[in-house]
Amino acid sequence: MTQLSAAQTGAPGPSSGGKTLYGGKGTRRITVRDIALAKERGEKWPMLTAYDAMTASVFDEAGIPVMLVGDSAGNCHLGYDTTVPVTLDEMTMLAGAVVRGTSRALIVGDLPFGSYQEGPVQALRSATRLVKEAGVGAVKLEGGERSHRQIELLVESGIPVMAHIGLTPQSVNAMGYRVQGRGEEAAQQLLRDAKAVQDAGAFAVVLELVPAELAAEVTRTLHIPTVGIGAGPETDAQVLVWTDMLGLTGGRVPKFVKQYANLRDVMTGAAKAFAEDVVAGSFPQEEHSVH
Ligand SMILES: Nc1nc(=O)c2c([nH]1)NC[C@@H]1CN(c3ccc(C(=O)N[C@@H](CCC(=O)O)C(=O)O)cc3)CN21
Ligand SMILES: CC(C)C(=O)C(=O)O
Ligand SMILES: [Mg+2]
Repeated sequence: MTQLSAAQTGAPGPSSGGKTLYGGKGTRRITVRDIALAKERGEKWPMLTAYDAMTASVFDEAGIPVMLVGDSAGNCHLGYDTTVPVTLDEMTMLAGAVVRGTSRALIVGDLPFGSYQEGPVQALRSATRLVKEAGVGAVKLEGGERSHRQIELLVESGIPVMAHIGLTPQSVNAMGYRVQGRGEEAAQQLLRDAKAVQDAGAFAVVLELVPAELAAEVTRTLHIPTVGIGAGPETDAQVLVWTDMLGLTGGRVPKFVKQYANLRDVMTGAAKAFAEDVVAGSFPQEEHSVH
């Protein structure tokens, strides 16, 4: 028999000592402190989005240490065109499902558009709902310098915050979906945004659609981990939208996506096979019947 790799057996890798975020043997839920220690060790880690309990339980069993209940649920789960229409009620319901479907991953809940832009007090009220009603371990919000006061109050209040700079999709109507940080001035702004969220107390920061060299510089400069999406190979962590990564998203996916499966083809084939069996009268068979 061929040797199973550590990833296949679920055993920790040789250098993990049971302490690494991915492949560690811990059974308790991962905390933001574990995330900070991973940066000290120079360890890279994966993050995936999740919007429902069953999918989240699969990723939890696969050892994904951090899951984001992203407002990408807007286009990937709820049928909107963008993340802009997503409400805090919707995010609270989806985040609760993901928390209930998992036992080990740190669950981060996205604050949707309009739930924190009014100011720090609104941000605290919204984040408190995600923590109390859904049970998330941390929240994420978009914006660097412009959101630093929100981040400060949440952190002061005991809610860990993941920041999100570069392309911030909730501002699609103002900025479009374009690469951010190109050119000297934009690069300096991105560095200022990164430092602002670190100084405000964020435990990690998402860098979305920024040049790889700039993301590498931010990663070297900050003491908190960077989580890249379309930000090159040098960030401390990588995040992808799960429906993109598994080939379920219909239509065009962003250039930074790697598809590790084609669930759309698998599901289409299965749905057609079921339909053909029913039409032909070959399902159900005796073994599927009760008497
Ligand atoms: N399915 C899905 N995947 C995501 O990664 C994602 C969402 N939805 N929704 C929320 C945001 C929006 N994101 C997006 C949306 C579009 C592009 C896009 O069109 N990118 C172009 C490059 C644009 C340029 O070069 O300036 C691309 O071809 O990748 C990128 C990220 C990332 N997030
Ligand atoms: C793409 C990630 C970072 C996100 O914010 C989301 O999924 O909503
Ligand atoms: Mg988001």
